Amino acid sequence: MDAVNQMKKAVGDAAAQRVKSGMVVGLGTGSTTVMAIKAIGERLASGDLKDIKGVPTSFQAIVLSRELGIPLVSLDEVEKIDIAIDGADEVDPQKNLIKGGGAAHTQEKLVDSLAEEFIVVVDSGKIVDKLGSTFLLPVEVMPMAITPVTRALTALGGQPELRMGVKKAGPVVTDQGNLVIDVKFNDIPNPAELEMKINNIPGVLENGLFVGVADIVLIGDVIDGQPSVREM
Ligand SMILES: O=C[C@H](O)[C@H](O)[C@H](O)COP(=O)(O)O
Repeated sequence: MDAVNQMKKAVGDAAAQRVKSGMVVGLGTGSTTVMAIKAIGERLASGDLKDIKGVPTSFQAIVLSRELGIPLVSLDEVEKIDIAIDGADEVDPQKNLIKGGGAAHTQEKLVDSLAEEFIVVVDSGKIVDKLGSTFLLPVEVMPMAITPVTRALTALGGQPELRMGVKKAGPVVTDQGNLVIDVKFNDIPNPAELEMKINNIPGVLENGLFVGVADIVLIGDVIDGQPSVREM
């Protein structure tokens, strides 16, 4: 396993240890969260953890949870979510995030913000001084609104680009059947304000700024060849 995957596994394992029997658990999306979901599955299989229910944030989380035998429920079936575990593409010193590298941020924001405790799992490469410095901001958009939303994002000072598939010909389609515009902002002085302004554009479903949502950030590192986890 390479160093980045060792970091992801270390934080995934650490987050899974915070799940207790009987909890309703928000199950995030992405390669780091996959490590956490696998660790939860292992704890269930060994009998160390019992009676949990997962609320998935994507098709990826549904498929993996089914493979591992993690029982899933919808938001209609639970009173509350005790804990959510999810990755991020950038984390700033205030624990604000950019998410959506896997185009799953709309369901993720819903589930993560409902959780009583939201734990973010990242490798140390995701920590930034300012949001937007390494990652474009994903915005989920209804297909019929692509042109006016692109203009509105440009008017907000961004450089928007429709996300294209890597193996798929044509644009990336989200789990909800929408498209994603990735936006470069040279500066995001006020993430909370930008989050609201973008979500106020008609045709936008959700953007990847998560402001004031994260409670705990677990950061994976490899020091002297040994994986370690610190908490922010
Ligand atoms: O849409 C995807 C999610 O927001 C992911 O949690 C995020 O992109 C981080 O993914 P990874 O752990 O694979 O870097």
